[in-house]
Amino acid sequence: MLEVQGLNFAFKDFEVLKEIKLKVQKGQFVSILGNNGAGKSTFLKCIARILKPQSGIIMIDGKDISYYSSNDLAKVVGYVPQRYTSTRLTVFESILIGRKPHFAGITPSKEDLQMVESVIEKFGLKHLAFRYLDELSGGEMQKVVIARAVAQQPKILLLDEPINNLDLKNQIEVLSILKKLSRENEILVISVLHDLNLAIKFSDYFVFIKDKCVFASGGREIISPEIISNVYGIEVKIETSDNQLFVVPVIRMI
Ligand SMILES: Nc1ncnc2c1ncn2[C@@H]1O[C@H](COP(=O)(O)OP(=O)(O)OP(=O)(O)O)[C@@H](O)[C@H]1O
Repeated sequence: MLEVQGLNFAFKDFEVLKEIKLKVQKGQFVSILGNNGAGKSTFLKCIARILKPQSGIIMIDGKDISYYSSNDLAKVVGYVPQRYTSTRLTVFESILIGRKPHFAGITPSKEDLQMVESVIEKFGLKHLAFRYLDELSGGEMQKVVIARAVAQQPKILLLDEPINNLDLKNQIEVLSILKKLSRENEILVISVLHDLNLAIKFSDYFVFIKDKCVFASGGREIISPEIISNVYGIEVKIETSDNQLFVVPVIRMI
Protein backbone atom coordinates (compact mmCIF):
# COMPACT_ATOMS: atom_id res chain seq x y z
CA MET A 1 0.00 0.00 0.00
CA LEU A 2 2.82 2.40 0.91
CA GLU A 3 6.13 1.81 -0.75
CA VAL A 4 9.20 4.00 -0.41
CA GLN A 5 12.19 3.37 -2.60
CA GLY A 6 15.65 4.95 -2.48
CA LEU A 7 14.52 8.08 -0.63
CA ASN A 8 17.24 10.68 -0.06
CA PHE A 9 16.58 13.92 1.75
CA ALA A 10 18.85 16.81 2.70
CA PHE A 11 18.26 20.29 4.11
CA LYS A 12 20.51 22.17 1.64
CA ASP A 13 23.78 20.24 2.01
CA PHE A 14 22.87 18.64 5.36
CA GLU A 15 21.99 15.03 4.56
CA VAL A 16 19.22 13.63 6.81
CA LEU A 17 17.92 10.49 5.07
CA LYS A 18 19.83 8.15 2.81
CA GLU A 19 18.44 5.39 0.59
CA ILE A 20 15.36 4.83 2.77
CA LYS A 21 13.27 1.83 1.79
CA LEU A 22 9.94 0.81 3.27
CA LYS A 23 7.02 -1.37 2.25
CA VAL A 24 4.01 -1.53 4.56
CA GLN A 25 0.41 -2.62 4.19
CA LYS A 26 -3.01 -1.31 5.08
CA GLY A 27 -4.24 -2.34 8.49
CA GLN A 28 -0.76 -2.20 10.00
CA PHE A 29 0.36 -0.08 12.93
CA VAL A 30 3.92 0.97 12.18
CA SER A 31 6.27 2.68 14.64
CA ILE A 32 9.12 4.87 13.48
CA LEU A 33 11.80 4.78 16.14
CA GLY A 34 15.24 6.24 16.73
CA ASN A 35 17.16 8.87 18.64
CA ASN A 36 16.42 12.60 18.65
CA GLY A 37 17.46 14.13 15.37
CA ALA A 38 17.59 10.77 13.56
CA GLY A 39 15.25 12.01 10.82
CA LYS A 40 11.91 10.49 11.86
CA SER A 41 9.87 13.70 11.46
CA THR A 42 11.62 14.44 8.19
CA PHE A 43 10.63 11.01 6.92
CA LEU A 44 6.96 11.52 7.86
CA LYS A 45 6.98 14.97 6.23
CA CYS A 46 8.31 13.44 2.99
CA ILE A 47 5.43 10.90 3.01
CA ALA A 48 2.94 13.72 3.72
CA ARG A 49 4.55 15.66 0.79
CA ILE A 50 5.39 18.58 3.08
CA LEU A 51 9.06 18.10 2.20
CA LYS A 52 10.29 17.09 -1.22
CA PRO A 53 13.06 14.48 -1.25
CA GLN A 54 16.03 15.06 -3.56
CA SER A 55 15.49 11.58 -4.96
CA GLY A 56 13.45 8.45 -4.46
CA ILE A 57 9.87 7.41 -4.98
CA ILE A 58 6.97 7.30 -2.54
CA MET A 59 4.05 5.29 -3.83
CA ILE A 60 0.57 4.91 -2.34
CA ASP A 61 -1.51 2.13 -3.86
CA GLY A 62 1.01 1.91 -6.67
CA LYS A 63 0.80 5.61 -7.59
CA ASP A 64 3.66 8.08 -7.08
CA ILE A 65 2.49 10.74 -4.59
CA SER A 66 3.82 13.53 -6.79
CA TYR A 67 0.96 12.78 -9.19
CA TYR A 68 -1.81 13.24 -6.58
CA SER A 69 -3.65 16.59 -6.51
CA SER A 70 -3.49 18.27 -3.09
CA ASN A 71 -7.14 17.48 -2.42
CA ASP A 72 -6.78 13.84 -3.47
CA LEU A 73 -3.68 13.45 -1.30
CA ALA A 74 -5.58 14.95 1.66
CA LYS A 75 -8.24 12.26 1.21
CA VAL A 76 -5.57 9.58 1.36
CA VAL A 77 -3.00 10.90 3.85
CA GLY A 78 -3.72 12.45 7.26
CA TYR A 79 -0.82 14.06 9.10
CA VAL A 80 -0.56 15.05 12.75
CA PRO A 81 2.52 17.22 13.28
CA GLN A 82 4.73 17.28 16.35
CA ARG A 83 3.95 20.96 16.98
CA TYR A 84 0.85 22.96 16.16
CA THR A 85 -0.54 26.39 16.86
CA SER A 86 -3.96 26.89 18.35
CA THR A 87 -6.47 29.19 16.72
CA ARG A 88 -9.71 30.88 17.76
CA LEU A 89 -11.82 27.95 16.59
CA THR A 90 -13.96 25.64 18.68
CA VAL A 91 -13.10 21.95 18.99
CA PHE A 92 -16.10 21.15 16.78
CA GLU A 93 -15.07 23.63 14.06
CA SER A 94 -11.48 22.47 14.15
CA ILE A 95 -12.42 18.80 13.70
CA LEU A 96 -14.86 19.75 10.95
CA ILE A 97 -11.94 21.28 9.05
CA GLY A 98 -10.55 17.74 8.86
CA ARG A 99 -13.53 16.90 6.63
CA LYS A 100 -12.72 19.66 4.13
CA PRO A 101 -11.17 17.36 1.48
CA HIS A 102 -14.53 15.53 1.37
CA PHE A 103 -16.76 18.60 0.99
CA ALA A 104 -18.71 18.51 -2.26
CA GLY A 105 -19.24 22.29 -2.26
CA ILE A 106 -18.47 24.87 0.38
CA THR A 107 -20.82 23.50 3.02
CA PRO A 108 -20.41 20.27 4.98
CA SER A 109 -22.84 17.43 4.27
CA LYS A 110 -24.86 15.49 6.83
CA GLU A 111 -22.21 12.74 6.67
CA ASP A 112 -19.47 15.26 7.40
CA LEU A 113 -21.29 16.48 10.51
CA GLN A 114 -22.06 12.92 11.62
CA MET A 115 -18.40 11.97 11.23
CA VAL A 116 -17.35 14.95 13.37
CA GLU A 117 -19.84 13.95 16.04
CA SER A 118 -18.72 10.34 16.03
CA VAL A 119 -15.02 11.29 16.29
CA ILE A 120 -15.76 13.72 19.14
CA GLU A 121 -17.50 10.87 20.92
CA LYS A 122 -14.69 8.40 20.20
CA PHE A 123 -12.03 10.70 21.65
CA GLY A 124 -14.14 11.63 24.69
CA LEU A 125 -14.24 15.30 23.67
CA LYS A 126 -18.00 15.86 23.92
CA HIS A 127 -17.74 18.12 26.98
CA LEU A 128 -15.20 20.28 25.11
CA ALA A 129 -16.97 20.42 21.73
CA PHE A 130 -17.73 24.17 21.89
CA ARG A 131 -14.65 25.22 23.85
CA TYR A 132 -12.10 27.31 21.95
CA LEU A 133 -8.80 25.63 21.13
CA ASP A 134 -6.83 28.31 22.97
CA GLU A 135 -8.74 27.38 26.12
CA LEU A 136 -7.64 23.73 26.10
CA SER A 137 -4.88 22.01 28.05
CA GLY A 138 -1.90 20.63 26.10
CA GLY A 139 -3.24 17.08 26.27
CA GLU A 140 -6.79 18.06 25.27
CA MET A 141 -5.40 19.98 22.32
CA GLN A 142 -3.30 16.97 21.31
CA LYS A 143 -6.43 14.78 21.27
CA VAL A 144 -8.27 17.35 19.11
CA VAL A 145 -5.46 17.42 16.56
CA ILE A 146 -5.48 13.62 16.32
CA ALA A 147 -9.30 13.56 16.19
CA ARG A 148 -9.24 16.03 13.28
CA ALA A 149 -6.90 13.76 11.31
CA VAL A 150 -9.13 10.75 12.07
CA ALA A 151 -12.23 12.68 10.89
CA GLN A 152 -10.43 13.15 7.58
CA GLN A 153 -10.80 9.35 7.09
CA PRO A 154 -7.44 8.94 5.41
CA LYS A 155 -6.11 5.60 4.21
CA ILE A 156 -2.77 6.47 5.82
CA LEU A 157 -2.51 8.29 9.12
CA LEU A 158 0.89 9.79 9.93
CA LEU A 159 1.45 10.84 13.52
CA ASP A 160 4.52 12.59 14.88
CA GLU A 161 4.86 11.79 18.59
CA PRO A 162 1.07 11.72 19.12
CA ILE A 163 1.18 10.88 22.82
CA ASN A 164 3.79 13.40 23.94
CA ASN A 165 1.49 15.67 25.93
CA LEU A 166 -0.78 12.96 27.27
CA ASP A 167 -0.96 11.35 30.72
CA LEU A 168 -0.58 7.57 30.89
CA LYS A 169 -4.34 6.89 30.74
CA ASN A 170 -4.77 9.11 27.69
CA GLN A 171 -1.63 7.69 26.04
CA ILE A 172 -3.15 4.23 26.20
CA GLU A 173 -6.61 5.49 25.21
CA VAL A 174 -5.31 7.29 22.12
CA LEU A 175 -3.04 4.42 21.04
CA SER A 176 -5.95 2.00 21.52
CA ILE A 177 -8.20 4.14 19.29
CA LEU A 178 -5.49 4.27 16.64
CA LYS A 179 -4.87 0.52 16.88
CA LYS A 180 -8.60 -0.19 16.53
CA LEU A 181 -8.79 2.13 13.53
CA SER A 182 -5.91 0.32 11.87
CA ARG A 183 -7.49 -3.09 12.47
CA GLU A 184 -11.17 -2.37 11.85
CA ASN A 185 -10.97 0.32 9.17
CA GLU A 186 -7.79 -1.09 7.59
CA ILE A 187 -6.03 2.24 7.96
CA LEU A 188 -2.25 2.23 7.78
CA VAL A 189 -1.10 4.03 10.93
CA ILE A 190 2.51 5.24 10.93
CA SER A 191 3.57 6.85 14.16
CA VAL A 192 6.79 8.27 15.54
CA LEU A 193 7.04 7.10 19.13
CA HIS A 194 9.66 7.52 21.84
CA ASP A 195 8.19 5.10 24.36
CA LEU A 196 9.59 1.76 23.24
CA ASN A 197 7.35 -0.29 25.50
CA LEU A 198 4.16 1.31 24.23
CA ALA A 199 5.50 0.98 20.68
CA ILE A 200 6.04 -2.75 21.25
CA LYS A 201 2.59 -3.14 22.77
CA PHE A 202 0.70 -1.44 19.93
CA SER A 203 2.76 -1.90 16.76
CA ASP A 204 2.83 -4.67 14.19
CA TYR A 205 5.89 -3.32 12.43
CA PHE A 206 8.95 -1.36 13.57
CA VAL A 207 11.30 0.90 11.63
CA PHE A 208 14.50 1.94 13.42
CA ILE A 209 16.31 4.89 11.90
CA LYS A 210 19.99 5.40 12.62
CA ASP A 211 22.83 7.12 10.77
CA LYS A 212 20.35 8.45 8.17
CA CYS A 213 19.32 4.92 7.15
CA VAL A 214 16.79 2.26 8.12
CA PHE A 215 18.95 0.35 10.59
CA ALA A 216 16.38 -2.42 11.06
CA SER A 217 12.74 -2.99 10.16
CA GLY A 218 10.30 -5.81 10.69
CA GLY A 219 7.88 -7.36 13.14
CA ARG A 220 8.32 -8.19 16.82
CA GLU A 221 11.12 -10.61 15.96
CA ILE A 222 13.51 -7.69 15.42
CA ILE A 223 13.09 -6.40 18.97
CA SER A 224 16.38 -7.51 20.48
CA PRO A 225 18.79 -6.00 23.02
CA GLU A 226 21.46 -5.83 20.30
CA ILE A 227 19.33 -3.77 17.90
CA ILE A 228 17.94 -1.45 20.57
CA SER A 229 21.32 -0.93 22.26
CA ASN A 230 22.85 -0.18 18.89
CA VAL A 231 20.14 2.27 17.81
CA TYR A 232 19.87 4.18 21.08
CA GLY A 233 23.49 3.81 22.24
CA ILE A 234 22.57 2.46 25.67
CA GLU A 235 22.67 -0.97 27.23
CA VAL A 236 19.22 -2.59 27.54
CA LYS A 237 17.70 -5.89 28.60
CA ILE A 238 14.53 -7.38 27.18
CA GLU A 239 12.24 -8.97 29.73
CA THR A 240 9.00 -10.87 29.31
CA SER A 241 6.00 -10.63 31.55
CA ASP A 242 2.47 -11.85 30.76
CA ASN A 243 3.68 -12.71 27.26
CA GLN A 244 4.68 -9.10 26.66
CA LEU A 245 8.15 -7.81 25.86
CA PHE A 246 9.61 -4.99 27.91
CA VAL A 247 12.73 -3.02 27.16
CA VAL A 248 14.58 -2.22 30.37
CA PRO A 249 17.54 0.16 30.26
CA VAL A 250 20.54 -1.01 32.27
CA ILE A 251 21.47 1.97 34.44
CA ARG A 252 24.77 1.74 36.26
CA MET A 253 25.13 4.26 39.04
CA ILE A 254 28.66 5.48 39.66
N1 LIG B 1 14.15 22.98 8.64
C1 LIG B 1 15.31 22.43 8.92
N2 LIG B 1 16.47 22.95 8.44
C2 LIG B 1 17.67 22.36 8.71
N3 LIG B 1 17.82 21.25 9.46
C3 LIG B 1 16.71 20.68 9.96
C4 LIG B 1 15.40 21.24 9.73
N4 LIG B 1 14.49 20.45 10.35
C5 LIG B 1 15.20 19.47 10.95
N5 LIG B 1 16.52 19.61 10.71
C6 LIG B 1 17.59 18.71 11.16
O1 LIG B 1 17.39 17.45 10.52
C7 LIG B 1 17.71 16.38 11.42
C8 LIG B 1 16.51 15.45 11.52
O2 LIG B 1 15.45 16.15 12.17
P1 LIG B 1 14.07 15.45 12.49
O3 LIG B 1 13.19 16.48 13.09
O4 LIG B 1 13.61 14.73 11.30
O5 LIG B 1 14.53 14.39 13.61
P2 LIG B 1 13.65 13.46 14.55
O6 LIG B 1 14.20 12.08 14.43
O7 LIG B 1 12.22 13.65 14.26
O8 LIG B 1 14.01 14.07 15.99
P3 LIG B 1 13.19 14.18 17.37
O9 LIG B 1 13.05 12.80 17.92
O10 LIG B 1 14.11 15.03 18.22
O11 LIG B 1 11.88 14.86 17.08
C9 LIG B 1 18.12 17.03 12.74
O12 LIG B 1 19.53 17.08 12.79
C10 LIG B 1 17.53 18.43 12.65
O13 LIG B 1 18.31 19.36 13.38
